[in-house]
Amino acid sequence: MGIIEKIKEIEAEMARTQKNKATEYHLGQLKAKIAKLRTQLLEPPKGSSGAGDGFEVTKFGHGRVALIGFPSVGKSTLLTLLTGTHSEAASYEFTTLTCIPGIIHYKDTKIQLLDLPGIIEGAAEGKGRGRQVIAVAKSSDIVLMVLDASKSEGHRQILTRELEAVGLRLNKRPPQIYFKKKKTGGISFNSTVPLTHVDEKLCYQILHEYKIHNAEVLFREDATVDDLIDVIEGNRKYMKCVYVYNKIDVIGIDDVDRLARQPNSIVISCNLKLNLDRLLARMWEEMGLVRIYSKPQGQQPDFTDPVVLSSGRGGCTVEDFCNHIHRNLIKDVKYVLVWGTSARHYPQHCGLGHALQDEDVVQIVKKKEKEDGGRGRFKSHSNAPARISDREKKAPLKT
Ligand SMILES: Nc1nc2c(ncn2[C@@H]2O[C@H](COP(=O)(O)OP(=O)(O)OP(=O)(O)O)[C@@H](O)[C@H]2O)c(=O)[nH]1
Repeated sequence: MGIIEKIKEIEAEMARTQKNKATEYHLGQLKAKIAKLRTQLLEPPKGSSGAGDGFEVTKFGHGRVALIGFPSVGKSTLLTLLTGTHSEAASYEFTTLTCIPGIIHYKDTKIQLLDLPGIIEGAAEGKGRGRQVIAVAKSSDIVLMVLDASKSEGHRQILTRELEAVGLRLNKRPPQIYFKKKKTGGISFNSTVPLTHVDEKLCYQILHEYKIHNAEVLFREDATVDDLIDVIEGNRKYMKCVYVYNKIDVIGIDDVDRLARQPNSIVISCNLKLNLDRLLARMWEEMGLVRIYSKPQGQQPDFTDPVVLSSGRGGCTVEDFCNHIHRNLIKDVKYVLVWGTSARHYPQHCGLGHALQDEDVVQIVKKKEKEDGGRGRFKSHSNAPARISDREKKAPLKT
């Protein structure tokens, strides 16, 4: 029996099983079985080199955005409008056969936009080019799920389900469960909050299903069985997703209003070029990019060429900025001077842990160097003394 048949069989068994206290352990085990089979399904076939034709798209620019959607929702048209790259648009399905990259130039940054082939129901089962589409989507910073505003709302649920089945978690944060496999000692199960979905027995059964007999599990939130499976699998990708409802030119104003009010959603019309600037702004915001302008001592910063960092979950610090310039630079940094919204006063002397914000200006002051002859002068990364002149302090820097 193939993997897909096995999954179908377990799904049928789950559908047959009544959900109550007595069956929850059995259902939990079945969920774990499905998760394991789905992971197997996503592994590339033996002997294949990986992604496949048209999918080995080199990363370029400061971030990557994937366009995902059913065929003929207007992804190619959107890509062409935003990037100027021509991706063949036609009113029949499956025109996009390979992955077509385009570059968006926005706020001094370059963002790679990928038009992925129309994802279809069943992609998670290995149908069509689902596996490749999903691999590229996982390598992106955010997903734009393009939907046809005039079609059924069910499309959004189908796509979300498909993406969940392959380990993509949209607009969710990782479950607050600490999990560590051990060599000995059995299973230690603890929680810092009362649990309503999972108990010790269920946790043991799921771990048993994965043949894990020694581990530490600590629930820091009232998580579900699915969350526990996600943590054990460890290969889930948590991504931001913006739902882009295209073709609002063909629906009524009430529907436009309803769609626009849904969380993480934006309404556009490629034909009328409506709301595309909002879409760009939203995309930028969700990517969490931070532009830092480096300022050589005694000179104005170059406001056309920022260092672009991703703020991610931990924010972006002076240390990240230095590592971006050169991996050995960090050893030589004495302190940095920061102008901008993250600074309390201008300039602020900051250490490596200082969290930078978008459009900050940074000047690196290096430690005393040996060839300095002990004269006590510090060098900035431009090799000039790091003393800040009055002229600089008054310099018209952006705040
Ligand atoms: N009414 C209307 N039609 C649109 C809009 N945007 C795109 N279309 C039409 O929708 C059809 C499909 O557009 P494509 O850009 O090829 O769609 P796609 O999602 O890339 O399709 P695949 O390549 O098959 O995945 C074309 O006929 C477009 O002219 C819009 O804003 N309003």
